[in-house]
Amino acid sequence: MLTLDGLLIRQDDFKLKAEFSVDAGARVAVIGASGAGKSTLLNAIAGFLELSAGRLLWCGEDITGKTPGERPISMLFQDNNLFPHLTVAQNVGLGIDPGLRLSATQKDQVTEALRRVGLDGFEARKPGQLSGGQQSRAALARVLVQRKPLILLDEPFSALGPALKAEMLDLVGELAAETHATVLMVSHDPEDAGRFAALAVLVAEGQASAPVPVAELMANPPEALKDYLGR
Ligand SMILES: Nc1ncnc2c1ncn2[C@@H]1O[C@H](COP(=O)(O)OP(=O)(O)OP(=O)(O)O)[C@@H](O)[C@H]1O
Repeated sequence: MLTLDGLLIRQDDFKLKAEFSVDAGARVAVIGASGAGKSTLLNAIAGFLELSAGRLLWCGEDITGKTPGERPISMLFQDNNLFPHLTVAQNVGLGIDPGLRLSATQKDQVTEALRRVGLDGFEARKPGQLSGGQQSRAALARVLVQRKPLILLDEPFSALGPALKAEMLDLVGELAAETHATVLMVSHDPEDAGRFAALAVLVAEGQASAPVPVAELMANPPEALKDYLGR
C-alpha cells in the first residue's frame, strides 16, 4: 500500500496537499485541470520534489528520505526520456544499470522486456529510427526491467493517436496485472482514465483527493471537475 500521510508540497507559491492511501496492485488515474498539480504530485511521490510536510510510506516503510533511485518506483514521462545516441537495447539496459555494465542474464532481461512490448528485432536501432508508438514501447520496456512495484505515468502516451494510445494503455494494464504493480497515471482524458483505471484521484484547489471509482466521479463530478470537463 502507498500512503500519503499529511503531504504538503510547495513549488514557489503553489501548494498541494494530499492525504490518502492506494492499495497495492491498484490502478489509479490522476485527473484535474491544467496547472492543478498532477505532475507535482507524481514528482513528489517519485522523490524529484522535496516535501514541505508529511510522509510517504510504501507497505508501511517510510520512504520520505530516500532518493528517487532508492524508492520502489519507476516513472514514465511524456517525452519518454530516451537517449538519442544510445540504441534501444542500451536505453532499456539503463533501467538495470546506469553504467550499462550488464551481465548475460541482464542482457536477456532486456531482450525479454523488448519482446514483451513487441519490439523484438529493434534492439540495435536508435530512438530516432522508431515511430512515436515504438518509442513509447521502448520506454515502457525500460520501466519493466526496473521491476519496481509502483509505476508512475505522467501522460506518457499523449502524443500518440487515439488507437495507438488505447493499445498502449491496454499493454500497460496487462503488464501491470502480470507484475502486480501499482500504477498511478496522469490523464487529461476521462475516457482514458476509465479505460485504464477503476479509481481516480482528483487534483483540484490545492488538494489531491482520496481515490474514488472513476464512474462515480464522472457521474457526479464536483464543481472543479465540471469546469474541467466543460459540463
Ligand atoms: N518548477 C516549478 N517552479 C515553480 N512552480 C511550478 C514549477 N513547476 C510547476 N509549477 C507550478 O505548480 C503548479 C502545478 O503544476 P503541475 O505541472 O503539477 O500541474 P499539472 O496539473 O500537471 O498541469 P498540466 O496538466 O498542464 O501538465 C502550477 O501552478 C505550475 O505553475
